[in-house]
Amino acid sequence: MIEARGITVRYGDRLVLDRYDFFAPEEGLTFLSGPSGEGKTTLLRVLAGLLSPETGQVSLPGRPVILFQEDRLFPGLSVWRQVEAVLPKGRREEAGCWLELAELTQAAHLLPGELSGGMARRASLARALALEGEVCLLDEPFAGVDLDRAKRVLERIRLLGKPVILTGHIPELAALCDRTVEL
Ligand SMILES: Nc1ncnc2c1ncn2[C@@H]1O[C@H](COP(=O)(O)OP(=O)(O)OP(=O)(O)O)[C@@H](O)[C@H]1O
Repeated sequence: MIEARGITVRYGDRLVLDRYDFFAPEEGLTFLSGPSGEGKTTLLRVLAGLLSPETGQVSLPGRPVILFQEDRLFPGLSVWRQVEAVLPKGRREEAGCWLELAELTQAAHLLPGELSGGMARRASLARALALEGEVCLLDEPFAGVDLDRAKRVLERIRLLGKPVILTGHIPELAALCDRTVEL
């Protein structure tokens, strides 16, 4: 079980999570939805261990990886090298599989400045997945990605067989997930 119990997070005077409980099974796709500013990113950061809550505890079945809401691509590296850079030596060819998953094979040689918003998002996603965490925390993985492509990529992510928690605002993508948690 993926659990966050009694989580309180405050930024200055703004109480974002107030003894909030979150549970998700160790399998499948969990869609975390809710209005903008409700605390989805905050909750993912708490789950990833990047933000210490004022109260509460987190328990995960394994090592998390997080796809940040902003792309954070390495400047000056091609799409291929973005992914290759996070793979262990001797397994660098696997970059091709992650690019294929994200439908970026044709864009492998492009630099960050040459990518559309949706391509940059998918490059960031490919790199995060290549880190092979045991729990995938994906903050708006399909922002700027056309819906048909997003659906195909999401189905491939499902086949990885890992628990995935993703945020977003697109009902058609929520419908493809195993469950939705409304924040
Ligand atoms: N570092 C910060 N300092 C101050 N306030 C913050 C900080 N990070 C987030 N907030 C505030 O906390 C609230 C929740 O933000 P968060 O990014 O978690 O929401 P969200 O649900 O992910 O929103 P969105 O759907 O727009 O990405 C917002 O009101 C935001 O302004």
